[in-house]
Amino acid sequence: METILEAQGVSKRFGNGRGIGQISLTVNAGDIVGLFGQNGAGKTTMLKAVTGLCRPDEGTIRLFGFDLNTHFEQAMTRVGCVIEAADAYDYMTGKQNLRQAARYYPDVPASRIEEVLEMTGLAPYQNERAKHYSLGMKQRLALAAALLPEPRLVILDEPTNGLDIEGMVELRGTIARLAREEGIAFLISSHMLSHLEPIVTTVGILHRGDLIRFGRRFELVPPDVTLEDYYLEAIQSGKGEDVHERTAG
Ligand SMILES: Nc1ncnc2c1ncn2[C@@H]1O[C@H](COP(=O)(O)OP(=O)(O)OP(=O)(O)O)[C@@H](O)[C@H]1O
Repeated sequence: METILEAQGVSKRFGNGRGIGQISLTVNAGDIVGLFGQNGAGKTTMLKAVTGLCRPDEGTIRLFGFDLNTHFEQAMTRVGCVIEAADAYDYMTGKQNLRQAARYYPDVPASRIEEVLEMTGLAPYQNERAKHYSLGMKQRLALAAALLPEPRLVILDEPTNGLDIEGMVELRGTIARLAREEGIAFLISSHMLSHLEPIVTTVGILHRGDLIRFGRRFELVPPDVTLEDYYLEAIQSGKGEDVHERTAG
């Protein structure tokens, strides 16, 4: 299995003492990693660290074997991300938004814009202005933009926020298909377990800045236990020994 992302002992403490501590995790091709935790657990901080949007105080992050700190461009070439806002220019059509987004990358051919519109199911709506898009369509447009550079890893921060049931089901379906058919790895944060439960292959639980559980779902979660019960048990037993066992292993 190709290793795409490796984080080792990543810590970031803000002036107020909050942040994340000693986080280690690995993402392989085709994984759909759900990073779960309550508000303020440190999910966004971790995602920002792995995309270079915030610089950790300690630890190393390798993407495709390249150290993010010393080889940023090589590390990020095959990474697409949507962090904090699924923003679109309202007055532009979906397709125009993607043309605009494509300008941030060195060489995205026009045919790739057509491809990502198809991949995200937006092709029929490509000539409508984004102001007429539902929130679910805007989320898909953001995902489409993240797919432009043909990423092998896509990082999404709370992509299901504000989606209705149909929007969520569609987005999940798109993510699962891209992981299965294209081998794209996904690292996705959510404070709502149920939103991603049907598709995650790997589970990470962040609690007060510590990654208290991380591993392949079928190894961590017994088949008769829901992710929600697993999460609650993990939170109740606190960080305890697991962090040390996991980072040592
Ligand atoms: N720039 C900053 N300065 C100070 N504290 C910060 C900063 N960014 C985040 N924090 C704090 O670090 C902790 C982790 O925040 P983070 O945004 O990573 O959490 P989260 O799990 O993404 O939460 P949410 O689900 O609310 O987005 C929080 O306590 C937050 O208040």
